[in-house]
Amino acid sequence: MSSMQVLHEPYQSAMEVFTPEQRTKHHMRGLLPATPLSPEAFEKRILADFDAETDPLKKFLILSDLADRSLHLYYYVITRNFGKLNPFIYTPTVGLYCQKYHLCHRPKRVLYYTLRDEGHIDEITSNWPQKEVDIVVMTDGGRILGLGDQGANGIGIPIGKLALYCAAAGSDPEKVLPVQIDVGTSNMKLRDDPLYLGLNQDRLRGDAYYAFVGTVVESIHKRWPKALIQFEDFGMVNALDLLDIWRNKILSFNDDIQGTGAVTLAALINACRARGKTVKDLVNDRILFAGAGSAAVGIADAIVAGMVVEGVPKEEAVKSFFFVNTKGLVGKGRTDLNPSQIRYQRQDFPGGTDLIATAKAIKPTIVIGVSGTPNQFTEELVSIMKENTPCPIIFPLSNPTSQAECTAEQVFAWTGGKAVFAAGSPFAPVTKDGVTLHTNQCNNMYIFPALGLAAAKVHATRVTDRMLYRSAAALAEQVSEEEVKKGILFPPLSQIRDISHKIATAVVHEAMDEGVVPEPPCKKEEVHEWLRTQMYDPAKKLAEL
Ligand SMILES: O=C([O-])CC(=O)C(=O)O
Ligand SMILES: [Mg+2]
Repeated sequence: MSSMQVLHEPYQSAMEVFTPEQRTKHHMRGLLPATPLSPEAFEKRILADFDAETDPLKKFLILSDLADRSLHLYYYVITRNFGKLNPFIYTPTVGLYCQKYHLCHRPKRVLYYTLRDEGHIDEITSNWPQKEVDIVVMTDGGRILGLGDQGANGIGIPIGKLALYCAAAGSDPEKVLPVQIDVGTSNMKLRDDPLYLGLNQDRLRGDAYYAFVGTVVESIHKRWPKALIQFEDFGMVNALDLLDIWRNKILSFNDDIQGTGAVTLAALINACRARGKTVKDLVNDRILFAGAGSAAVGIADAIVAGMVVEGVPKEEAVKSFFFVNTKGLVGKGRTDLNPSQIRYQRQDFPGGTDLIATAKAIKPTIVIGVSGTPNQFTEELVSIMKENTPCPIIFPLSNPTSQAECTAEQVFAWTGGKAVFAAGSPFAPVTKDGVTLHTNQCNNMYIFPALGLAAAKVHATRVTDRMLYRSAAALAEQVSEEEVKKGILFPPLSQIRDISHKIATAVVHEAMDEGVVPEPPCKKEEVHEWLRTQMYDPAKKLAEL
């Protein structure tokens, strides 16, 4: 590679941060101004640009343009400022980015497999320049956050998720692959836009859809048999079906079902601790879901698994759950349900009642929003909850912030500050009568980067239910007794690297115990230290360029 190519290659370039020695090594005399910047000085400059901008999408683009110029400087800045920058590489801003992706498109390091490429799938796979791939995040754009079908614009999500893999857990950015499967879109606003860049046709469905996705998955698996595939933001039925098809064939998981399930279980483990109870006591709760899609099923499955581990019989555990979707309560007489929803269908309540009527009938103590519908959690709903519990647990989990079922301000106003609150996107803490009330971000970013890193690094053959359960438990136990009493459910994002490291260790231990690691890289007691040696460190990498 010529010196000019090194300077312009995002994997190789440290731009003005190249030291005099690196400039000599890469024959760069004359290609850069005289004075090198330290990484810290560069970081200050970027943050000043970032702070001066008020438009969130432009803030997002300042960071993403940096990633396109120098990946290691990008991760240097992101890892050192994770709490502050995370909302601008991920939810909520990544939602805006997806909606506008076609209007601010720059060529990215991503792969698009489109229906037009049938017969050329392996060729596309072989076009990826990197020899090794550890992690693939794949979407078909069918259900992007709570924003519905975003077609080919959905690629913003795999890009954002993989940025978190590298920043939050230390996956190697040279070994991650974002994939968009473009099978058309039912989003007419995009299709009517002459600047839309994806396939302008209706979304493919049915057997042909599964066959096409299958060809892509197999092609990727053939080239990188040890890579982990994370399915992300597929429509509900496709997500559930694809998970069923692939989870026992290749190393894969669905983040919206299993990642969201695990992180919400962690939140509930700690909400139970705050009450002086454990997850098995959830048999005495009524957990009402707004939404009955893949996230609802995934969360309920994860909580049931957690209760079963603690000795609650499964038939008892499922009785705590109630799902309401656009057609009302998933109850007796509903004939429009898929097999996953049928597992939670109530035979003791008539199907079809709306959220409020259901709440009046069942007296919920916990509500979880996964409907993508803002304002669904109302004061009326919360006042019904207050009749049944002194401290309602209220989790509006839909993303981005604009789709959350209610806000933190509302919850604390309606409950006089007596609620445990967690949302999928970040909410600022609320101050009431001089007391700071904690808002928690219950987002799968606490789980998937560590889970995926762990599974991929030890070449696990599967992501098992117990690995998911351990990831939730390992996350929950990183919050102290005093913190949970204050309504804090998660450790601070500023410590995400350490948090992920501990979760990854627990996941590897579990995977080794379950025998899904054919060739363990070290002894069990050495896993934590071994993982440290495997985690990408941007400062170290910059020095080595
Ligand atoms: O991306 C996020 O913030 C969480 C998530 O998976 C989703 O909402 O689909
Ligand atoms: Mg998702």
